[in-house]
Amino acid sequence: MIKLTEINKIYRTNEIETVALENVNLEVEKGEFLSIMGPSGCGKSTLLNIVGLLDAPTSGIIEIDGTRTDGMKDKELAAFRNKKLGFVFQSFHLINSLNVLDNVELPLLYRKVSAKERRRLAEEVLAKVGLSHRMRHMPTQLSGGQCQRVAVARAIIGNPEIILADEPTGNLDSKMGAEVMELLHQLNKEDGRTIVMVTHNEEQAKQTSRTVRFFDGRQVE
Ligand SMILES: Nc1ncnc2c1ncn2[C@@H]1O[C@H](COP(=O)(O)OP(=O)(O)OP(=O)(O)O)[C@@H](O)[C@H]1O
Repeated sequence: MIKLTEINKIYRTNEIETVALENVNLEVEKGEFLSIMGPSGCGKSTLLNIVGLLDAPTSGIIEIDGTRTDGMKDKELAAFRNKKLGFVFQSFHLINSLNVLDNVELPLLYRKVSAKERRRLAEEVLAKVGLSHRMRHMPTQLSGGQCQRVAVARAIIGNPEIILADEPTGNLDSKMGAEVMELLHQLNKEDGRTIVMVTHNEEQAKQTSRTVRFFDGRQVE
């Protein structure tokens, strides 16, 4: 489902060169729930951004669902990302001026989906994350756990096969974090979605199907 071959990422500023990823080879099978762990600064977010096609590697090959992404133009890349991938971030990334329904519908605005169908799908995914009763609320009127569930609904509305989650429970207390994790497991087990999640939480990592660990930009396990 995801194949990374000899990925390197070097950040260059005027004076400093940071090797964020060094010769990373990683394959994620369809239906896997992979967790990525490692100390701060070891390259976890960089890796997730590269898998998510939000950032390009300095060298190496990315294949998603059998398609190589190098050589794709920006527009093509954006369309491919929109179709294949759903994102969940630590800080939710909701738009505070839009209500819950409008936030969830956002990924479909870039596709040719009628307003009526967008609404129907948004209501469906909000029911799935248990937030049917909060559809007209603004993000500022929700708890952190509810915000993250809205973000999960937004991530799945386009029916992506892959969900990328960067410390999805990092800003939540343990109870809300557990709810979000349960939701991710449900999306993995019941819907068969492939999930790649960065986490600092050993307990959460233990519950995933596989953990890879990084240290200083290199995969160590
Ligand atoms: N835009 C950038 N420009 C320069 N260096 C960067 C940039 N982004 C990340 N880095 C560096 O690349 C390395 C890897 O960063 P990354 O954010 O991927 O780490 P991380 O493992 O996700 O850390 P954390 O757990 O703290 O979020 C770090 O040394 C960081 O300082």
